[in-house]
Amino acid sequence: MQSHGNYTDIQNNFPGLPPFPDDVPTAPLLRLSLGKLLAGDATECERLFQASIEIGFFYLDLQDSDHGISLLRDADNLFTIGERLFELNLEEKMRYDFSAQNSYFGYKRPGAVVVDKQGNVDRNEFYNVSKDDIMRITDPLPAPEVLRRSRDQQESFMLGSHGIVTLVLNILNDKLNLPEGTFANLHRRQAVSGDQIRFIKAPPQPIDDRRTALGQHTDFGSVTVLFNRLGGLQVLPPGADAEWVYVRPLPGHAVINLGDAMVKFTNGLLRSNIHRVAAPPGIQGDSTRYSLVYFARPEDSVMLRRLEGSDLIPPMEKDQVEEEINSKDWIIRRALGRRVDLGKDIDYEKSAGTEQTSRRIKV
Ligand SMILES: O=C(O)CCC(=O)C(=O)O
Ligand SMILES: [Fe+2]
Repeated sequence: MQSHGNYTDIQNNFPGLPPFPDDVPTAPLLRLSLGKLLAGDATECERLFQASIEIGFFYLDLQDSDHGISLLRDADNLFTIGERLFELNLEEKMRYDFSAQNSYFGYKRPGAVVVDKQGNVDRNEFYNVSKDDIMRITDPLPAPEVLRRSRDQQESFMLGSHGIVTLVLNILNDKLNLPEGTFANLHRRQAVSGDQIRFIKAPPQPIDDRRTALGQHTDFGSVTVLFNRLGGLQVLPPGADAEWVYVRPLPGHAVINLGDAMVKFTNGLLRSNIHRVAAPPGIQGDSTRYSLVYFARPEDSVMLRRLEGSDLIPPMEKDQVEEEINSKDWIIRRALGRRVDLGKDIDYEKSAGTEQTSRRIKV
């Protein structure tokens, strides 16, 4: 099929980047409209709820509201800042690796994380910037000049993203018949949490040795707002014989997905999908992949357990015992448990999240 230059291509590809191929399997994610969700459109809210139960991933069209358009502009700015950030030499970037101090903020070099049980390591670098640092809730961490200079842009992106997160949480809160504000009160913007921006860079891989750049995982927190331009993100649909499929990046859209906390709060009703980043498909594989994420997580002291107050959240099984763990400890265990550079033995399973629930395979 000759599809170059047609209307769909203009809509579906990013100017200046090689197109996403038409011949790879993709996830049929719902495209929701931010404008409709903000207006409280009942059908759109129901679609959000269904997507959160079935897949835990959806596209959010940001082009039909002022909030969305300004977030797209902020994301564009941060893509440029991300490129500048990773141009710094490795020695300088390593000054901002705070993992030895038990912090998941700051820089992670390529190859610092085990991506599978066999001990293969990742092929991307990233930099996590704390929301509390940028919002002046906690003391600033040391940061390179390119980040110190752009705090206002980061703050604007964080405010816009946090607004999306709160909207998603409020819709789910309502659909679950939870007392008003239950989720929002566990994610107050001014409270100390693991909320962060993540800048990511993955260089092109050798053509004869393309591997997973970021290992399979479920996100640790509540709601993730993700901006992709090149393909590579893949999700594993539910079920025993499921196969990995790509998430096609769409201009003007964010990809929204739910994390472990939402699974724990709802005892598995909402889904946190397993995903990973492979080399970008087709001719995109020769380009450097940048991506940008906002992770929202429950406030540090929030216990990750089933919430009371909803008639829709399934009860615990008779002998099911919930682990006592708060949001902060959960994130540290998950974020640092697979680091090869912390001088500790890696127990791959111990730093797992809700992957098993996510598979939806009855044993
Ligand atoms: O870069 C991406 O598309 C996804 C990144 C991701 O899943 C993560 O950082 O948790
Ligand atoms: Fe992720």
